[in-house]
Amino acid sequence: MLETVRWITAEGKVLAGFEEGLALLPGKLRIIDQTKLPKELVYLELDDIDEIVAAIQRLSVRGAPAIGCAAALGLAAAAQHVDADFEAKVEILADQLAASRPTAVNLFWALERCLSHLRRCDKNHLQELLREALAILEEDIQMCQSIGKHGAPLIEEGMGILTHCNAGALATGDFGTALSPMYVAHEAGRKFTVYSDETRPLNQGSRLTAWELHQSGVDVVTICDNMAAQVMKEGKIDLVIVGSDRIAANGDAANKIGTYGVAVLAKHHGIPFYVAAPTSTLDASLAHGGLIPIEIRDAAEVGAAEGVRVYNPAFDVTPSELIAGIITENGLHKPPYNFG
Ligand SMILES: CSC[C@H]1O[C@H](OP(=O)(O)O)[C@H](O)[C@@H]1O
Repeated sequence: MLETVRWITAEGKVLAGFEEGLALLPGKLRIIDQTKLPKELVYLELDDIDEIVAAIQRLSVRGAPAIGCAAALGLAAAAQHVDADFEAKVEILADQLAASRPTAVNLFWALERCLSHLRRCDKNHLQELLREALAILEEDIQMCQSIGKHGAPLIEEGMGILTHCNAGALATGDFGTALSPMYVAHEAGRKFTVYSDETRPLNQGSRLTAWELHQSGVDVVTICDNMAAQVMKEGKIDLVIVGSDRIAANGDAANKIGTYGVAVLAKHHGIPFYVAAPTSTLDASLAHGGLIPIEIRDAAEVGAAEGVRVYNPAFDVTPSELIAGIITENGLHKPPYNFG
């Protein structure tokens, strides 16, 4: 996957990062601009909090775990430009980041982890914040690798696997969640085909998932979202694995719009439907998925006739009874789910 590189700052401090993914440079957050993929691989180096917030809002950096990591790293980068009233100003920076998108709980989890760590420190606040932000990134990568190990046994030789949106390396610190078991199975030499839903309206599936998997040599077929039923009916799909942006205590899982429809189709066709996510995506404070805040995005993303109204929810919630298992870094959880 992506190669780890390290930057030595002027003060001799080592900052870890990934040359082609999320990284913390001295005073800057470095990301791939995912709005440009797959045509261009463009890196952005952002040192201003408004730029970082805007990058999250326009999905230059996207995917629940990646949003959490980017928020933590972005907070650390922006904090390096704070000259006085450090703790108060960092809280304000964190509030700005928290307002960027409402559904991925990883964003709020990562920011609160950084702030509560700072509140426990009585000195070296900036260094402690840098250290905590880098720990969040490194742990996310390890969690995704573990998800891959726990999920890979589900993938048998010759399977057709459907996925929706992008829950790959681009959506995390590295390796991905839904795609991580596919990478592990591919590395083990198993042959299978991934059917990647285009995922309207922003096409994360055709632009990002297909690109990632193809780059890694995994056999991938792009389909339009409205073809999922037909490929299932034709017997091409043996398994569905998707990511998630927030999972409630009872296992109801929010994910990219269209996921719920895939789950209903999978149920109808007797195909097992799995969700893969790190525990930083679990929200035990919510009893069920009806309490998950769903982001409504700009009408312009859908494209409609002039003057015609548009409804553009970015996520939907799959009820736990449609989910055969939830794969986290701790293992494969079976229903009934109780993450509370
Ligand atoms: C690994 S979680 C990825 C998750 O996030 C995506 O949403 P967005 O592209 O709007 O950030 C989508 O729901 C993916 O499944």
